[in-house]
Order: sequence, then C-alpha cells, then structure tokens
Amino acid sequence: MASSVFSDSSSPAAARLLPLSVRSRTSQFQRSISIAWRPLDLSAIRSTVSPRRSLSASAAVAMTTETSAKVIDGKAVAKQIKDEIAGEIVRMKDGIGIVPGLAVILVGSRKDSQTYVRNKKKACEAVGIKSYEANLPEDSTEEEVLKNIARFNDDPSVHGILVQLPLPRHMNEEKILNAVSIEKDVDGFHPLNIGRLAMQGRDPLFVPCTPKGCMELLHTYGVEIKGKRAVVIGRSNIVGMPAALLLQKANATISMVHSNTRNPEEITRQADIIISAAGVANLVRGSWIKPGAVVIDVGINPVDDAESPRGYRLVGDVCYEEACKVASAITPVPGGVGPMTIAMLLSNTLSSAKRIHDFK
Ligand SMILES: Nc1nc2c(c(=O)[nH]1)N[C@@H](CN(C=O)c1ccc(C(=O)N[C@@H](CCC(=O)O)C(=O)O)cc1)CN2
Repeated sequence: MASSVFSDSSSPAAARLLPLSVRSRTSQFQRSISIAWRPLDLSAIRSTVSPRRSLSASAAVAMTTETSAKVIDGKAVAKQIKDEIAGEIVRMKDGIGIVPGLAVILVGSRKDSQTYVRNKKKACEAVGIKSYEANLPEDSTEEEVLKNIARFNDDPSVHGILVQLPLPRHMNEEKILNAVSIEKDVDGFHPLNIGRLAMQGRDPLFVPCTPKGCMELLHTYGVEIKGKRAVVIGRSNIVGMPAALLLQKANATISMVHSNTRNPEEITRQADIIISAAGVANLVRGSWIKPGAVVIDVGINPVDDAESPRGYRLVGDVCYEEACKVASAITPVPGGVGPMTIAMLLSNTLSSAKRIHDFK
C-alpha cells in the first residue's frame, strides 16, 4: 500500500552529494549527516507527492485514497541538483582556484549518442564544469580509444572521464572501460567500482549515473526502501544490475526480472517499488503493478508518431496511462529519470574534483 511505502521522516537533500561511504556508514544516513545543508525548495515541483522532509503521516495516508498516481518530476529535481552543484563549483573555484573537468569520448556517429554527449556538454557549461571531448570515427581502432583514455587519465585538469556507450561492435567494451582510471570513473562502470558496489561493507568511488538518479528520486520523494520488496526489470550493466545492487544496499528485498523470467507479471506484481530498464515500449501493463506501488521507468523507447515533428515520440517501458491508475507515484518519459542521469554525472564529477583536491 502507498501509505507504507512513503516515509514521513525528514531527509537532508545534501546527503546525495556525499560519497556512498559517508551515507552507508550511518544506519539511517539521511538523519545522521552532520554537515550543514539547505533543504531543496521543491515547492515548484508539479507533483503533489510531497518530498520526504515535508510529508506528514496524514498526507501519506491520504495518498492511498487518490485514484491517479503522482508524477515524480525528474526534470525539476535535476534542476535543483544542478543549481546546488553550480553553487559548489563557485565555492571551489573561489576557495582553491580549481574548476572540475569532465572528458567525454564518443566513438562513431549514432544520432542518439551525439545528442546525449551534446546535452552533457551543455549541462557542464551551465554549472561551470569544463568539458573536454574526443570525437573518434566509427572505424577507429581500440588503440586510438585507449590512447585518448590514457591522455585524459594523465591530465590533472580532467577529474572525470566517460566513454559514451554503446561502442561500435568491433570494440571490446570491457577492455576500454577497464582503462579508465578508477579515480576518474564518473560513470562508475569500472569493474572495481561495480565490484565494490556489490560487496557488503565496501563502497565504490562512483555509482553509475542512471541508477543513482533513480535512488535520488526515491529519496527525494520520501519513498521508504528499507524492508520493501523491489523488482528491477532488465539486467544491463548500465542500469538494471547496479540498480538492484543499490536497492539491496538500501535494505530492500530484490527480485530481478529479465528475458528468461517465466512469470514476470506475477513477480512484478509483488513489488512495492518497480524500476524498469528493459528497453521494451509499454512492456509493463497496469495489471503488473501492485496498487500503491512506486514505479520508476528508465525506458526511453522511440515509437513512430506522424504527428510529432521528429516523426517519433519517446515512451517508457511502462504503459503510463494504465500505470497511473494503479501506482501511487510514477516517473514520466520523457522528464523522469533521463534528466537525473546527467545531473548525477555532474554530481560525480564534482565529487571527483573535491576528492582529488581534498576540498571539503
Ligand atoms: N557512458 C554512458 N553511456 C550511456 C549512458 C551512461 O550513463 N553513460 N546512459 C545512456 C544514455 N544517456 C547518457 O549517456 C542518457 C539518456 C537519456 C537522457 C535524457 O535526458 N533523456 C530525456 C529524453 C531525451 C530526448 O528527448 O531525446 C528524458 O528521458 O527526459 C540523458 C542521458 C546510454 N549510454
């Protein structure tokens, strides 16, 4: 039920900008962090699901009586986070004269990847992160990519490095991602970072951006995770697998649903929290969702639409119209998780620069 999923306790928003180690050393990190923090002003957020710190018990109970899910507004939350990051970057520049730098390596000319890289560059500019780019042709060799990674690994003005995925088919993704310095792995895809995420009592230097964004939305909207049942649909290295690890670290009981799962609908219907990252348009129907569950839709699937100027529109993995009638809260597509991915990348880059320069 929705009333048991949402928590009414207060939560410092600044906790998300801290490394995971600081969060998880405390049993209930949101309440235990002692640094000064300024609560996010989420009053402008369209959703009527109140953020955690202002949600009263009575408001939480009231949610169960409503027939339409609340919209979890990732775009608005991402904007607030980017504003906080911009402030921190000014403080860092004024304090020690350092500006965080992010290097992006793009191989090939996929239109979607070019758009994402362009948007990352724009987001960096907006908050004051210096961006560096290496654009390599589709037929580049692995050695050329590795050479660029090595150059950015050695460059002290670069604090974060990412290789835009997917890579062309002839490239060995594992070899390339392994070459990124773990200290600058702001995508969190290095096996040491993923390994630490998977292990009890260890923390990665960086958490992959999309799953981190999903968790951030759950925290911001006061969704209680501890002790809840969560289902992650999809087991990709970029989203599904790290999302499951993060939910587990937050003390949820996890099931993973994937292409070989025999009864996905039945398993998904048991979940209080659903994160769907299957990449299949409208896979999750209303009947898959337990009444009152919280739904985080990571899918970004193009479907033909002659009325759209682009000739297509983007839909999620979740059948939004049906889900809205059953879930207590849901992320839209677009405007849900997508903008959080880039906000988390900026957050990871800022954390990296702070760590490298020991700036508190
Ligand atoms: N190295 C990486 N590669 C990829 C990642 C990643 O995190 N690191 N994730 C995805 C793509 N991605 C970022 O790279 C990404 C995808 C979507 C969005 C986004 O803001 N989506 C918008 C819609 C955008 C549109 O209209 O086209 C939304 O959902 O609202 C940002 C980043 C794969 N590769």
